[in-house]
Amino acid sequence: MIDKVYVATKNKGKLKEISEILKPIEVISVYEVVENPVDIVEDGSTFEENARKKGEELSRFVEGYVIADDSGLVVEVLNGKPGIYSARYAGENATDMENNLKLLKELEGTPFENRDAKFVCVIALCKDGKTIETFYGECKGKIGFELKGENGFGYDPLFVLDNGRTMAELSSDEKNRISHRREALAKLKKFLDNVSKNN
Ligand SMILES: O=P(O)(O)OP(=O)(O)OP(=O)(O)OC[C@H]1O[C@@H](n2cnc3c(O)ncnc32)[C@H](O)[C@@H]1O
Ligand SMILES: [Mg+2]
Repeated sequence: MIDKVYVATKNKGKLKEISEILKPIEVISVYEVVENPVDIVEDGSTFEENARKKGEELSRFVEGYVIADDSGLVVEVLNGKPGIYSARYAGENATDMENNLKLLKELEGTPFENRDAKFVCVIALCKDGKTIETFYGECKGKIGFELKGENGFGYDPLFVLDNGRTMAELSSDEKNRISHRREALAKLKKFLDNVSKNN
């Protein structure tokens, strides 16, 4: 039975969600246990490449399994933008608020029926500098016209679900039942269960 995994992320929102979803597995950020790991340049051209890169590089610093999450928002009418650039849509070191405002600006004049979007998450499971497997999840919605809700992180206040509520208006339990991250991590859990059974 695998009872502990490290996560290769600096994002506190992700870390919290991953910990909640993977319970009872203990989830520890690599950045909590390694003082100065390498600075990872996310220069891949897909979510998968970037997830692998983060996981592989950081898994050389700890013993055991490391998971990395590369995720983002894909907006149809913007040809998939911000996509892999979601964290830095409004520029290097942009805040969530700056990214949200940039998105609203890019969509100015676009009616609700053309504001289809999805959150995407790719989780890479890595060990000793290598990727063992990757897992995909997505969650569909639309981009609203104003920020609503205080929960979650990133683009959650603009991401409108079928029931009319934004992702940021959901409790963390509710988000963790339907999110892109949940879908990818559910696949990871299944995989880990099988690894345990076969050992
Ligand atoms: O690379 P790490 O250190 O994990 O942290 P990061 O925040 O840079 O993470 P990414 O490179 O994967 O960029 C993901 C961005 O996509 C957005 N995002 C991802 N998941 C989200 C979610 O569940 N809700 C809202 N926005 C999300 C958010 O803006 C993130 O900063
Ligand atoms: Mg990043």
